[in-house]
Amino acid sequence: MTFGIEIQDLTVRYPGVTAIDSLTLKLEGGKIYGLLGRNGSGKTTLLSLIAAFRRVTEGTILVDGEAPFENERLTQQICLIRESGDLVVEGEYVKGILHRARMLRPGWDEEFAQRLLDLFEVPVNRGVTKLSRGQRSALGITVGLASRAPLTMLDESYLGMDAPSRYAFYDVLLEDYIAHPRTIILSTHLIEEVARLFEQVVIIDNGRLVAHEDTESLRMRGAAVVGPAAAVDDFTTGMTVLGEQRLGGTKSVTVYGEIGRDARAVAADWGLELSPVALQDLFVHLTKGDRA
Ligand SMILES: Nc1ncnc2c1ncn2[C@@H]1O[C@H](COP(=O)(O)OP(=O)(O)OP(=O)(O)O)[C@@H](O)[C@H]1O
Repeated sequence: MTFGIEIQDLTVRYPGVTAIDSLTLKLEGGKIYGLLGRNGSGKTTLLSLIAAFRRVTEGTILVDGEAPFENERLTQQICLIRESGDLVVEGEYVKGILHRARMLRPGWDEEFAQRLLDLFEVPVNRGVTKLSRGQRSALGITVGLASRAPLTMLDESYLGMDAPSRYAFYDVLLEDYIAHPRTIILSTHLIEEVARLFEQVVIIDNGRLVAHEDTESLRMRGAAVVGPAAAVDDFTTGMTVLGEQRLGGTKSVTVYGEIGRDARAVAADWGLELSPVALQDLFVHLTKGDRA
């Protein structure tokens, strides 16, 4: 079971700031989405509304065709894990958190949960406030994945984990998603690390939608041009340059803008290599706005 999401003209205002600004977005079910945005761009606000942590006041959100707020069917089936550690309750033990998840989540897989706790070495008999930051993140990930919710959202929830644990998490997420397809939204600042998981990318900035595209087509919005320095310079003259690196006589220049067929033929002629742009470079370019 997978849930799609339809968002229409969604606006969220806090005193002095519009966190979400007339956002319209349709996400099909059964894909892994990357939700990218700079600090304060509205990611957590958006995910909290989709997860029915807050009521929508302007615009609409439909998950699997229904509004999620105070909708029991949906709240059991939508799982949002936030980095802020919603699971960390004074006096609560890891075992207690797992028990609650087991009761609440219709799709809970106990064996899988135990496998994840072992993998990430989470001590189950410890109070949650005594866990290290990485262990708390791992507990969040365990609850997020083992719930097998048709809509699973992880909001920076793996940020506290060290690199080997994060990579183990990416592998296990992909493996479990293939075995149990569902809609997964990952919000992250570790863009390059997670990019290979994303089927589609949603970029928001100042609460507005900047891009929603297949990851590959987004990466084709520009190119990394590599080859002899002089030829690379000639080829990229007049293009929007996102960054460059030089190593001896070889240069790599990342440009924004589609490279047409004729230009590609010229590049091949000049011995230049073209490859898609790193998602992070595009993200920086698309969100730099007035703040740069
Ligand atoms: N409870 C609140 N009261 C007032 N303003 C808020 C509240 N929550 C969020 N904001 C503001 O709304 C905007 C969006 O915040 P949000 O937490 O959704 O961004 P984010 O993209 O998740 O940021 P980050 O990447 O830093 O976690 C920010 O300007 C933030 O200061």
